Amino acid sequence: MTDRLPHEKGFHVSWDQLHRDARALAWRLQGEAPEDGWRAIVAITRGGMAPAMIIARELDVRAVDTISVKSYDHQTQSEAIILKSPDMDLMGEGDGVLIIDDLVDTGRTLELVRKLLPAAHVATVYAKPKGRELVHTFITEVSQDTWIFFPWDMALQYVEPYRGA
Ligand SMILES: O=P(O)(O)OC[C@H]1O[C@H](OP(=O)(O)OP(=O)(O)O)[C@H](O)[C@@H]1O
Ligand code: HPA
Ligand SMILES: [Mg+2]
Repeated sequence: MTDRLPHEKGFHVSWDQLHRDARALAWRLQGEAPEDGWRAIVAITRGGMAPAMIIARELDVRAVDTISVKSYDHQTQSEAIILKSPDMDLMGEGDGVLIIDDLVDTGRTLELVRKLLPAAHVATVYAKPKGRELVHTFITEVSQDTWIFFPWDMALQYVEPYRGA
């Protein structure tokens, strides 16, 4: 987390907005698909699963697998490790495979995933400048000092009125 702070701004994404943005990403990915279409999707858990489901539906991809990556911070050094790999017999080097995540921030997660599937096409819904180069296709860029709040991390709450509380 250390290199992810501080965040001066917040970008709040509702379920509606996430659905719209993931569909916009699917539309773009359809235009970039190989002749026979994308043959499989690998969602990066957990945040990649919601957009991956929406994209799989739009592009009619039935082979959907997951990769689980955990990041560790040891003082200034940090490393990411793969906790669970996709079916590598099916994925091969990643030709015709889409890797989907909700966002790229520092790029640490995608660096590792791209090593495993070097020929895959990488797509995220949101991107920050540090990690943008690791993504082939994304929809919305936010600044590095913005924290993106996803709908699965939020709940509706009562707020006091401005006057008369
Ligand atoms: O570009 P990076 O700096 O690596 O950060 C981006 C990753 O961080 C978040 O996942 P997180 O590891 O917090 O796990 P989660 O998806 O299970 O919430 C996000 O969903 C991306 O996968
Ligand atoms: O901006 C973010 N929002 C939610 N999760 C994240 N993981 C890395 N960066 C972010
Ligand atoms: Mg994630």
